Amino acid sequence: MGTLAAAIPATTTASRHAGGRRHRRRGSVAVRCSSAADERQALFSRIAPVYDHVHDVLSLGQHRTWKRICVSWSMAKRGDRVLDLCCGSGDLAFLLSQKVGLDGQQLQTAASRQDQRWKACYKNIKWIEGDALDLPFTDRYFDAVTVGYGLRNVVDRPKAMREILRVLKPGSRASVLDFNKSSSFFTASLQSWAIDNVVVPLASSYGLTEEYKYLKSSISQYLTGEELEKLAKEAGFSSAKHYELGGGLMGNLVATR
Ligand SMILES: C/C(=C\Cc1cc(O)c2ccccc2c1O)CCC[C@H](C)CCC[C@H](C)CCCC(C)C
Ligand SMILES: C[S@@+](CC[C@H](N)C(=O)[O-])C[C@H]1O[C@@H](n2cnc3c(N)ncnc32)[C@H](O)[C@@H]1O
Repeated sequence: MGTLAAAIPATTTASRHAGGRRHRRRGSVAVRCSSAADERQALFSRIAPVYDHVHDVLSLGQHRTWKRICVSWSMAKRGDRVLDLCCGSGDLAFLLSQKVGLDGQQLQTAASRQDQRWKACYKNIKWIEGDALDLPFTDRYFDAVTVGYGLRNVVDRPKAMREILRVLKPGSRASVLDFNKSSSFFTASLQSWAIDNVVVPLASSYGLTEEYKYLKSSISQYLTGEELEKLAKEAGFSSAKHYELGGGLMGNLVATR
């Protein structure tokens, strides 16, 4: 089990409040997880309190750019029904929420809050407990799905891709952002050096040495861009293309059903 968030241009009717990270409001359903990947979930729970801050420092804020690109390439648009899989603290879910927006006059309210962290459109987010390997949604339900740094962390990637395909409407896109397992010796060496000499030492100052050492091993066990394209096609997507970001340190797969 883990973190899902669906942004649907309708008021949230969530049934259970466990509180999203930044918007603890009545009606937002949080997320709890208990599953075969409990240890991995526990790892992310330990990181959660410093997650956004560590990323801003380590990536010099670039992770926000990469996430905006991921959401943009999902082609989510106003009025769509979209899903952010493995949503964690909800960075991509909030971006998607702004893309799909609210109907009519509410839009003005959202616009007037443009400079505030909270936006009226966030009312369209449903925070859902769920498993990316067994999504609680009917077939052909979403106009777009994003996955930010999640596919690498699920225990069955082919099954996750098949589930994403199942819940997508025909012609719609999945946009999957993650670290890039580069085929370039130089890029792979730079990424490995940065993790060993920047990421892990800084994470250690937060008591997260082992958690961020897992990060390095998870990247080494991840798929290259070409393998991700193959994974998507084998799952049934009609097309799939992987694009490198951040000088090849990150990558984004765009797959169309
Ligand atoms: C948002 C990012 C990573 C999320 C993340 C994903 C995981 O699977 C983890 C697993 C275990 C522990 C932690 C994570 C985790 O944090 C990407 C941005 C944050 C990165 C940690 C920063 C990486 C920095 C680059 C290697 C170098 C950037 C150079 C330049 C400033 C762009
Ligand atoms: C590195 S975090 C990414 C969070 C967020 N998407 C982001 O871009 O920052 C990975 C997230 O995947 C979630 N996760 C891992 N396996 C999952 C699964 N099988 N189902 C749902 N969520 C899962 C974890 O709980 C964690 O919140």
